[in-house]
Amino acid sequence: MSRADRDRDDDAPAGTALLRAEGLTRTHRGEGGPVHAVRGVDLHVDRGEFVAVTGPSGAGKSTLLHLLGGLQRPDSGRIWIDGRRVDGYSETRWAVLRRRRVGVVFQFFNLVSNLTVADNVELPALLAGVPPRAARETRAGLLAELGMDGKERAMPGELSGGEQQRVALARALVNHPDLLLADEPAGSLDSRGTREVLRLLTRFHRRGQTIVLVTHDARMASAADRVLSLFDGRITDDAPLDGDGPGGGNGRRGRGVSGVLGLKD
Ligand SMILES: Nc1ncnc2c1ncn2[C@@H]1O[C@H](COP(=O)(O)OP(=O)(O)OP(=O)(O)O)[C@@H](O)[C@H]1O
Repeated sequence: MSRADRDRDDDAPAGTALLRAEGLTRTHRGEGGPVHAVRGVDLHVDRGEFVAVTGPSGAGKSTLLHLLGGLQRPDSGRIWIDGRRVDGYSETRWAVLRRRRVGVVFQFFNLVSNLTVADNVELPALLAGVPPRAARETRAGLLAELGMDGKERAMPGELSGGEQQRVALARALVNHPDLLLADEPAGSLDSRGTREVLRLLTRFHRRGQTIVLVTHDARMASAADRVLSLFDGRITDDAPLDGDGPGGGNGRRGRGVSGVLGLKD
């Protein structure tokens, strides 16, 4: 039996979720003592779904996203991606998974400052063993789509924040990941940059990209199909949206984002 088959046999719950987690906990060792950032979170994200995770500062949103992307380890709990149990993966196996199947974007872009825009985007493809010509073609297509085709030779430091985030998005998508994890991707951008990131996420979602987005921003959350509210490390609400947001949601019946987030219309 191959290693992949063994992983699959590991009592994956029934259902079609692309991402599933059960009983996730994570306690940080803070200077003032332990911080229970994530306390027993269960979640599932179906293939093609766009799920926003929202909640006040310190609720545990980033920690949860880091657990789901293998950037931090849970103290307990289990994670499956496409039916495969991944929470016990080594650093190396998580790195391979992130390169091939799970794209990640952060608030502060994390581009390699001494590589050009083109090289930043191509790098994960080359590391994944994609032939150079195919990597170039995918990079060129993505950057053109993101309105960055004139900037391929630029260095990240020569770009605006919004442009850097578009490059980071292209890098995260270059290997056609099953799942895109985004942690406050517009958190350091102005309102125009925020609208642009939202427009791009919505566009990729409409084409079938599965997305988990951590955001404070009600407008960004309103593009999702479903909003998970996190408070003090626990999910306190899991609400489908009614499709009235700028992204249109998925047309399912549910509350408007204002109701979910407790905002006035
Ligand atoms: N590496 C760490 N060491 C110690 N404590 C941490 C660490 N990372 C996060 N925390 C604490 O864990 C709690 C949850 O943090 P987390 O960043 O996950 O929340 P968040 O909801 O994403 O917050 P924000 O919206 O402000 O980014 C907070 O109390 C935070 O101070």
